[in-house]
Amino acid sequence: MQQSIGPAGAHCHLPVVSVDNVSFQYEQRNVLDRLSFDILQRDFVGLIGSNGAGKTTLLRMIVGLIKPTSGEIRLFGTPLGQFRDWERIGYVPQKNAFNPLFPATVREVVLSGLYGRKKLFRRMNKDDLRKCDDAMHALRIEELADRRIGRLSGGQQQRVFLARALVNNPELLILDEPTVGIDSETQESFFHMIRHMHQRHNITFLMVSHDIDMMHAYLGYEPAHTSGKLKFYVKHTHELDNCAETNLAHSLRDLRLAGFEEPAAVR
Ligand SMILES: Nc1ncnc2c1ncn2[C@@H]1O[C@H](COP(=O)(O)OP(=O)(O)OP(=O)(O)O)[C@@H](O)[C@H]1O
Repeated sequence: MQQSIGPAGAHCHLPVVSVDNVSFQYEQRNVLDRLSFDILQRDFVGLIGSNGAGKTTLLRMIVGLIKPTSGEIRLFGTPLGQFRDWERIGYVPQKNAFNPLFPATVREVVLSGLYGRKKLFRRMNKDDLRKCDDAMHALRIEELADRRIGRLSGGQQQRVFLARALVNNPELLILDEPTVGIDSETQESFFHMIRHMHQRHNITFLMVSHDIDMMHAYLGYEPAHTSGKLKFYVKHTHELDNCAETNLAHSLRDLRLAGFEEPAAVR
């Protein structure tokens, strides 16, 4: 968030998401009112708020699915209306947004994350298939690759959507209650994995979760920013004077949902 920017880190803590005085109304009813905040590179922003507070609405605006009633959103410094680099962003919507009758296999769903908005009809090449395999490996769903997504359990489906969001190696991951419907053991290894991704893979996160214990454990007890019923908790990966760290270039191949060894330094 903007508060964490400082002269020492200014060169590597550029805004990834800038929300500037944004309001949103459904049928003349205010859902968000003059909201302003920045998410900087390497921030992990956890968004907490009661049911109906506008969390999903905010995420949907940030990924361009709905337009603010007023105000401006910029992604990587570009106004949303002109932003085209959607492969830099992975988005996992709320689970119930998915139609269970969708007749696609797991592999097809993960691969569809590569199409982006600008290359819808591009042919898949070997590199694409390798990226897909890596993402399925990371989420431990390679055995499900040829199964119909509609026939999987809720938790398995959620892993598929995470793999789909990861397949482009995004710089920003936006997750809307990603662990709903996942058993507690998988939840734990999932959080373990995203912490690792935050600390070692240079990924910026914006995550909505009702798992307050997990949010507090990683992001602390004091929100960095509050607006209406929304509370933003923030953790930055490293100290501002330590921007030169280079040990971030793992490939997706190195990730694996459960049982991978996390370096002691980032525990
Ligand atoms: N398509 C819609 N038309 C009209 N009102 C809507 C629509 N979608 C959401 N709302 C309303 O906007 C408000 C914010 O909804 P939103 O889904 O953003 O909340 P949320 O904070 O994500 O809630 P939850 O924690 O329950 O997921 C709610 O009062 C909701 O009823």
